[in-house]
Amino acid sequence: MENIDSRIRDLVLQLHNYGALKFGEFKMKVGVNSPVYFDLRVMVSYPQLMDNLSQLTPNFVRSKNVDFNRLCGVPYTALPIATLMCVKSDIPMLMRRKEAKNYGTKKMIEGRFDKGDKCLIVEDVCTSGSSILETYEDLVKEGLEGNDCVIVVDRQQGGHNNLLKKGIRVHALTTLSKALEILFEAGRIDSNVVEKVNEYTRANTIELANGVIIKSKSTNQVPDRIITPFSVRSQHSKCVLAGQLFKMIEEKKSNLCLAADVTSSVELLSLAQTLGPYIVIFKIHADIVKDFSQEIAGKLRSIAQSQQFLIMEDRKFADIGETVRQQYCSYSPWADLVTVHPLPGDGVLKALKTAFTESTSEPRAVFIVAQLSCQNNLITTDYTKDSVKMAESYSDIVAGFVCQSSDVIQSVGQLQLTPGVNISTDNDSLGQQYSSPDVVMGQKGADIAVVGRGIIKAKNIVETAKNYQTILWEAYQNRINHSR
Ligand SMILES: O=c1ccn([C@@H]2O[C@H](COP(=O)(O)O)[C@@H](O)[C@H]2O)c(=O)[nH]1
Repeated sequence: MENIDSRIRDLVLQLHNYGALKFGEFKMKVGVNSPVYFDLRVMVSYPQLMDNLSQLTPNFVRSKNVDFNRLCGVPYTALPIATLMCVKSDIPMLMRRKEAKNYGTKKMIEGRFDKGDKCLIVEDVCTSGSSILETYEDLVKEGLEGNDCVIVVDRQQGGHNNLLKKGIRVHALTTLSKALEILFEAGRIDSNVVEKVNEYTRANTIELANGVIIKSKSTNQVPDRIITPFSVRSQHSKCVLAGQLFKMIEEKKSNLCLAADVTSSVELLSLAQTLGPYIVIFKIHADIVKDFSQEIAGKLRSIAQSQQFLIMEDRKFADIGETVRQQYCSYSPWADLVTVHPLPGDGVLKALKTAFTESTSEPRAVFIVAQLSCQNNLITTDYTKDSVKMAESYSDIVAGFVCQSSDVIQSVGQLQLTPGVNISTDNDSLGQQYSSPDVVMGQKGADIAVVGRGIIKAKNIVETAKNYQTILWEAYQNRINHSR
């Protein structure tokens, strides 16, 4: 897969080199002016590119375990791609006519096939999915199955969902957001272009109803944060530690925060040492560790440094400013991150900002508890909204929010930390409510998921932590690629 990934990366760079993928202001058939334009028709003039594509595509489709014995390109741009795939991979091709002949067989699908043959549809760019759907319908009329299609670029404007509703699985070599990420990392485009394109696709999602194009309104509500890659988001962080966290998540491919809720320092240090490679935040409640001391905090910091994670003291400060300032300075200065309830008002943020400067020269930050995961908690929608508003003047120390839904945080530069995560979604007997990693990353919009007992009570904590890391990362990747 790594080889396929790096070949897809090369393909995106080639498409950009040859002007098949352009950024600027373009008049579109559907929707308003677009800041991005795909013209994959130019590919036919670049033999090397065609050669790459026709080798890469069958390998990519095989890696997705797609079962097919015929190929059919959507006319016209995908025809030469399908033709080369047919020759290179020795899979028979079929040809779909744009209009039926008014003499002879009147067939829409040319070539040899039997009823029930499985035909892979090949397309260059998918926007609404309507051309793929037309091809699918013609294949089905002839008794073929056409439930899989491979596309070079998914513009993520609703085509994927429109096709899925008709039972067609879409396998995209790259999505627009993945292409943006590759080009951004290669220094070809800047973060403004990434944001402009994301904004455009978000606002111009297309829904098909009985083959007719209608605009979707609901997708306008998806915040930018949800679909913007971490590499771009880190550039928008006003808080140093938030920026570091974004980079760490990408480097470690981990969205996992371990809630190390144990009662002895031996267990605490052992968890940090053993699970350090799979996490980005090690979250503790120092007050439940019976023998916790500043010396243990020092040991924890050196493990954190060598294993590259941040330490969070989940203290949930909630007093008047002066008390919080003293609490932090005398007990928590070793923690990179602390949690705070916004209940006392902005004095608590002012106090922590002062305490950070008084106690250390290293970067420190807070996560504000804007929502809770437990049943019957008293937090209201207005409380959550007001917490976010209150934090605006403290964006240099607010790394993000502890919350449960994707609409709380608007700023791309801040992170959503979501607790209440467990593969087994049975709630505990004291009010904790769990959701699965997929739901937390996909629907709830978490950037980092907090897992405690799901890991620390497992028989094999290393395998379990690795498993959570993989599932969360995949769910995050899916969100980035398909949430529009
Ligand atoms: O709303 C909240 C805020 C914080 N937490 C903390 O997260 C962990 C969850 O542990 P599990 O064992 O995975 O239930 C724990 O430290 C809580 O204090 C939360 O659960 N909900």
